[in-house]
Amino acid sequence: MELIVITHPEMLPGEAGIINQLFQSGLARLHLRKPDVPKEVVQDLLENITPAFRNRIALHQHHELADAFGITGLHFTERARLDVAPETWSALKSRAYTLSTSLHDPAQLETLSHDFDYAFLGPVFDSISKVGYAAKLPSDFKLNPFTFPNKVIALGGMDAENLGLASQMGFAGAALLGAIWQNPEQAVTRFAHLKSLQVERPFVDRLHFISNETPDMSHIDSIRLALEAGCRWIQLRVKHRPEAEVLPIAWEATRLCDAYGARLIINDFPRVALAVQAYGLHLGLTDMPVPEARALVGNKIVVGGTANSWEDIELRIREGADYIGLGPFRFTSTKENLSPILGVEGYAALMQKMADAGFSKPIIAIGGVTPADIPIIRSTGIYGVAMSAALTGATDPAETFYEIQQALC
Ligand SMILES: Cc1ncc(COP(=O)(O)OP(=O)(O)O)c(N)n1
Ligand SMILES: Cc1ncsc1CCOP(=O)(O)O
Ligand SMILES: [Mg+2]
Repeated sequence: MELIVITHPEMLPGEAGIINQLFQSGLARLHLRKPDVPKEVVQDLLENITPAFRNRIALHQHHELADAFGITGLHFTERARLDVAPETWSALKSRAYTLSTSLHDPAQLETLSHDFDYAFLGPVFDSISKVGYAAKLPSDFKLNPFTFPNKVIALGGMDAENLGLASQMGFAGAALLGAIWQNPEQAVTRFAHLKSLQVERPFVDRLHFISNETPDMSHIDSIRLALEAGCRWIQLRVKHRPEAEVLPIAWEATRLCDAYGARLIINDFPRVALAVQAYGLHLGLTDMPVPEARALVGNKIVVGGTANSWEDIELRIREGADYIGLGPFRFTSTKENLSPILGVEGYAALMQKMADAGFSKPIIAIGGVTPADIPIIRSTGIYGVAMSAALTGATDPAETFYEIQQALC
């Protein structure tokens, strides 16, 4: 489903900044709809939108501003469309504008000019922001693809829980308003979350083994121990060594993981993850930002990010991390410079906030986790656990792995 954002009808504080961030997060189309806002104020808003993004805008009012700002999208409300002579559409198309309009009755799609590149149809569901703007289409509605050849976009009450239903109804996209602007401070995070629901989610294991080295165990020894015990998600976490020294260890870890059919995740070093074509890359709060790493490693490599607070979780969701390593659960000597300990209470509070915000993302608990902690950690809604010492220090790692698996399923 294509996601289109319609602006809040009134001017919001810092709106140009939020719009620029929405574009940076991958928004491909913004409908600038400010029915009662004077032209000069809209002009001022446009001046503060990064020029490179302006061609992703469709104007609902003040169409005369389009050319000066390099805007190619013109939207016509139902009333405006009916007031205009039909030959207008082909004239505008010949000037390379992208045209859109709004409809409230699917029957009108049959007579709609094919010069419109897409049409909003709604309200499909009860509006989130407009009181009394109730669903007009039945819940078993199906678009007839032969009535209008171009895209039909669902409008009205569109949010995470009904995007799938709108897609089944035959809509090519969704126009988001209330879902984004109910809380403007959350607009970018909300958009990133809705966008992440559109892409197929990569597999993330519930048990992450974190490699370690001690005077009597190398990283590769620790990885072999974990693989023989049964682990199939291995994170190579080499600290205090330059990239050039990590790369050969990563190659050896790749060969070993391949032999056991396990997925290898590289901690801290995006270029190493790219070189060995690892399954994943894990980045902390002081490592390379997720979007920068994503640009470097491409879309095939899973990218996970660390979080220690609600602000970090929001950042990881905005950045589009595939999973979040949340910790530390308790003190551990495996990692230096630990962030504040979260404990079960910390996890419970953060997972409640996730549920309240409607966010879903695999969250991995890390830091001093033992098999006995798993039931209580999982009871908070946590997806999985990352462990190092609990496996490398186990008397019988295979028995410990079995205990972990039992607790995770
Ligand atoms: C699954 C998982 N979660 C968190 C971390 C910690 O990463 P980071 O904060 O970058 O710390 P270092 O591991 O690099 O010391 C992780 N490695 N894995
Ligand atoms: C990498 C990392 N990040 C937070 S705690 C930690 C170490 C996890 O190892 P252990 O399971 O031995 O505490
Ligand atoms: Mg790191």
